Amino acid sequence: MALASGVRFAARALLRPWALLRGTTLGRTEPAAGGGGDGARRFGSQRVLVEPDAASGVAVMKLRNPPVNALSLELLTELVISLEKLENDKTFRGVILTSDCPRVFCAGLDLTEICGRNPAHCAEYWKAMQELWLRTYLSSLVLVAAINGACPAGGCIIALSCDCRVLADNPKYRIGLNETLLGIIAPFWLKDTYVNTIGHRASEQALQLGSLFPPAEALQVGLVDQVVPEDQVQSTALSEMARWLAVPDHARQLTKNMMRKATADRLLRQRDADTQNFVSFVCRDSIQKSLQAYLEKLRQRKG
Ligand SMILES: CC/C=C\C/C=C\CCCC/C=C/C(=O)SCCNC(=O)CCNC(=O)[C@H](O)C(C)(C)COP(=O)(O)OP(=O)(O)OC[C@H]1O[C@@H](n2cnc3c(N)ncnc32)[C@H](O)[C@@H]1OP(=O)(O)O
Repeated sequence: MALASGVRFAARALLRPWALLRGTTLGRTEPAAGGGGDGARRFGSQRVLVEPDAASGVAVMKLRNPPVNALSLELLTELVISLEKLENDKTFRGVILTSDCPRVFCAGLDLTEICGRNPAHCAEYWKAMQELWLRTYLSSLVLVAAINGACPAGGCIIALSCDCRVLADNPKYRIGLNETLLGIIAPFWLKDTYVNTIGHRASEQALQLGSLFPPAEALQVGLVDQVVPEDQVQSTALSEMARWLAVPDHARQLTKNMMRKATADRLLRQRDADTQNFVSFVCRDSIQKSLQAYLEKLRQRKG
């Protein structure tokens, strides 16, 4: 009951983002720990913590949906709203995206959103996923992913839609698109993003095998731009950000758009068909069974 009303609330907010601003902490600012002036005030929502630094024009956005930052409908909605809020505030030129959950950047799709759910819910969920990708992939802001944990599937989608990726050097923090191992298929726009990042042959191999790359291999294949000791992820992300912000915004933004628009337009042209494909695919009995089995395996793995 509570979950259903939460979902309805999030869905309403996706259509009318400002609806979420009422009655939640989103849009409310509070002093950051140890902070004083305006530049050190933070805002956010239940699942996304934003630490803005007005002086540098950079905000740190932390995913906070424990235990593993699975992309629930609520998290997707709150991410879109937080990003939109920063984009509309001309003070900000860059965002560092990171995790507030230990050892996991983002576990990808929240499988409970597509297991045992009706087609209408799966459609609503998938539209929210498309929206987040479109928003991040085409964002006018510089987005740097500070990947401080495991980054499979949907987590990798978020990282790939950023302009630059810094990964913590921990063999447990693997990154990649492992969909095939769950018996599901990456949609074409995700495949395109992979190809745009690591090239056709490497994508062909990695997608079919469902490869999750440990840091050194992720660096070698070009999936991430830097691998650094865990305690240097944040500072390296800030240095990367400075490098990107040294370029005049208009020139960088137009160039980004030139590089990415065709890929995004492909989804924009067939958004409804992509949603229908997704729904009819995940609602098949056989796919539901394999997703259930995968979730069960994850649950049993514990302890
Ligand atoms: C025609 C084609 C049309 C359409 C195509 C169809 C589909 C499109 C696919 C779209 C692309 C995206 C796909 C995805 O993102 S699928 C999700 C893939 N994710 C994973 O495989 C990651 C699974 N999780 C893990 O490997 C580990 O949890 C992780 C992240 C390494 C962390 O490990 P650890 O810290 O040890 O934590 P636990 O494993 O113990 O997990 C804690 C707790 O969280 C639950 N959980 C984990 N991941 C998910 C998840 N993705 N969704 C929901 N729940 C998750 C886990 O079960 C535990 O729960 P518990 O109740 O036991 O506490």
